[in-house]
Amino acid sequence: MAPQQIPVVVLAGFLGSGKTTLLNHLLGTGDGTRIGAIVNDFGSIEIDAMTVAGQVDSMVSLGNGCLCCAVDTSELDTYLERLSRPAARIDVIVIEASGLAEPQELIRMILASENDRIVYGGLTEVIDAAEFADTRARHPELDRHVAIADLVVLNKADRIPDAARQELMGTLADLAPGRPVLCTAYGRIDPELFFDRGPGEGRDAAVRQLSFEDLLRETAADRTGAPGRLAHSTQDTRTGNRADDDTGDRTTGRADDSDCGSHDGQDGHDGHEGHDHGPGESCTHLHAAYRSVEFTSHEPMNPRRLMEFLDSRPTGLYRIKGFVHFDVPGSRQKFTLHAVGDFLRFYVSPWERGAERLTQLVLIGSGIDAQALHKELTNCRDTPPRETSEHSMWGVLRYVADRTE
Ligand SMILES: Nc1nc2c(ncn2[C@@H]2O[C@H](COP(=O)(O)OP(=O)(O)OP(=O)(O)O)[C@@H](O)[C@H]2O)c(=O)[nH]1
Repeated sequence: MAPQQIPVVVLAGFLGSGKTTLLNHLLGTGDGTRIGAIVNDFGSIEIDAMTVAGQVDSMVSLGNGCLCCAVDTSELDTYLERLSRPAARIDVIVIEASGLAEPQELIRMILASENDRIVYGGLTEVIDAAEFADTRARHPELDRHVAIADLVVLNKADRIPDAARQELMGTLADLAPGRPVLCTAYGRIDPELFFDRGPGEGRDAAVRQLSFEDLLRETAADRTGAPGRLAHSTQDTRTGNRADDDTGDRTTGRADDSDCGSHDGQDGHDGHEGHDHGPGESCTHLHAAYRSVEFTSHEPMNPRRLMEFLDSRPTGLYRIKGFVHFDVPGSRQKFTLHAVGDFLRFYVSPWERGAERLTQLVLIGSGIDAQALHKELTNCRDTPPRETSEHSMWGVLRYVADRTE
């Protein structure tokens, strides 16, 4: 009997629509299904990968730029190969696309894979109920993404009134005729809709606990011959600085200037495979107009200054995500920050044991002045003499999510 093929499901959706939230929900409720995840962050600081890493059976991370524009598709194949090894006993592989990826390119890459242990398992498109109308007006191509989806998830239903929800369900049903459209909050869909449950019971517990670190080590060793970080090490084409060489106690940043991910020819590659534009032609991908700014600070952030920055962020700055470190009594926990359009939240949790307390943020937007944003964030550091008053946190605490979120 031929071995069962492992479905590879693509999880797509615009910036901040709730893909990582949905993936974490699946990971938490998969009930014995062993999930392998491939997470593709747009920025070189891999916030999504870090958010998922603690929960997943097996994960690989493809940072910095959209996978849909990968120059070398064999890289995806390498990861699919790794996750589909019989020894890994993965039941389903989920690829979380970056919020600016072109899903049809990912589907094409999966279908083109020569790995006969995997099979394309469908596209799930996540929609941000609160932002869809505006986003669609700016990016009509989103209609195309919905049209090719096998499952449409209308997420953040809690953020809009019933009537608007009904209207949106109708719009989505028109865009994806005959395809299921699910309305949900916080990605809480039934995992059965996403994949068949794995055998679960009777599994060797040791096998189920294949750790993220094991995979990281193994893959990094494959690449470099030495243990290390799995994620792409990226070159800033303007400065020649490596994006992952931030070892000192300083603030670093990187503004991705390329108009179309990493395939603009500056990195030594001539265009890329299988795209709808050749070298020299303009990129029609969703992310063509977007830039990302990465900010890391080993010094704590000043809460008042950071809130001033966040409250006056430019409209083109659509997405901010990452972790913030404040050195203020009572607020020394990890503050996970999410901004999506006008929405802004901090989620407070303890730092992982042994984790360095630092601030790492990725900012994504169109028409933004990356260098100016980076400079403004640099000015938000709490440089000595530090402001240690608890009152300084009031502005931040207004945006702390309650426990139900
Ligand atoms: N109110 C509300 N917030 C949600 C819901 N789902 C996700 N969020 C919040 O939306 C923000 C973005 O969620 P993510 O899951 O990180 O979104 P994403 O699609 O992975 O984001 P990118 O990878 O940057 O494109 C976070 O603050 C989530 O907590 C929901 O159903 N309702």
